[in-house]
Amino acid sequence: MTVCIEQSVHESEVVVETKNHCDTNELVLNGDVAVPDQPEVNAFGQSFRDYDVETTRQKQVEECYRLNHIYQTYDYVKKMREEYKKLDKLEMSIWECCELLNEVVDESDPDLDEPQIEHLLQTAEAIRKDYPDEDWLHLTALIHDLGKVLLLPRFGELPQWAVVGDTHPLGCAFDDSIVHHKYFKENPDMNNSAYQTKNGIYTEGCGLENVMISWGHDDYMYLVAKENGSTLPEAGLFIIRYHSFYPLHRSGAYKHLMNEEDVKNLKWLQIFNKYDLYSKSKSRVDVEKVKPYYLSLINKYFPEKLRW
Ligand SMILES: O[C@H]1[C@H](O)[C@@H](O)[C@H](O)[C@@H](O)[C@H]1O
Ligand SMILES: [Fe+2]
Ligand SMILES: [Fe+2]
Repeated sequence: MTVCIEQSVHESEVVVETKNHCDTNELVLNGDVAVPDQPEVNAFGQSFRDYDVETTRQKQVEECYRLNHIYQTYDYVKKMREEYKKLDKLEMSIWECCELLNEVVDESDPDLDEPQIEHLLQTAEAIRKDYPDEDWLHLTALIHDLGKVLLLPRFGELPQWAVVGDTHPLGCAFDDSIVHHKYFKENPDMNNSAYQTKNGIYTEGCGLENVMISWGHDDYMYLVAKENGSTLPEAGLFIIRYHSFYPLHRSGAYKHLMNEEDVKNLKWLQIFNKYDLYSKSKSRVDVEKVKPYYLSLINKYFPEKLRW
């Protein structure tokens, strides 16, 4: 499936068109794109993604990043990918998994302390309002954070630092734009000279799929979707896999590792990110009311039961 986005992202009005050519699904961004209302403050009255402001949550968030930066190494990510690629934990549907997220709260997030299912629905409903015809984008939004089930006992009960928070590459230098960068000092990869340069073990333009990105809910959910044969367009899978990669999609770091396909997909990710971030609020979505719509999308793009 080829996803083709022509036209750069401008933050004003929308026109997005989906064209179907035979069995390929070309997603064409025409003209300017929509952006959601962007509140200036989060549910705690602070600006979004402020990792230094003193709040009751700040200490917990910083501790999560401290551990993440110390323990996520190249070898750790490699091991986790191999382990979770087996998908031998359990079988369930996408919706069953959404319901499980009721039990999950993300300790890395300075902007939200609601159960995760609220966040999924808020993101999906916000993007649906502005992009009514892109049903794949609604579903992508609904499932983008499902990988956080890794925190639950049935999925291995991984610690927060191995599941949530922003992501970054391993095997090359840690960019300064990474949140709480100072904690990399204690990461064992700092002792490997091959990892200390801009390209590290990679070559320019090698494509993100060849890069080890820190392990967490993004890569896990991508793996689940891919291995279970989801028919979501590549742009949807890309959004799921890299939505926490803020150093790239917000700060522009590591762009030299992208290939042409990544460049196209990044445009959709940047649209998606605005909804992921700014739809976080205390207002609730009526789950029962929207459920039939999302069930129909799940049915369209996923098998009934998936291996996790
Ligand atoms: O704290 C948040 C949260 O864990 C999100 O799910 C993740 O995608 C973001 O990158 C991160 O900053
Ligand atoms: Fe996420
Ligand atoms: Fe999210």
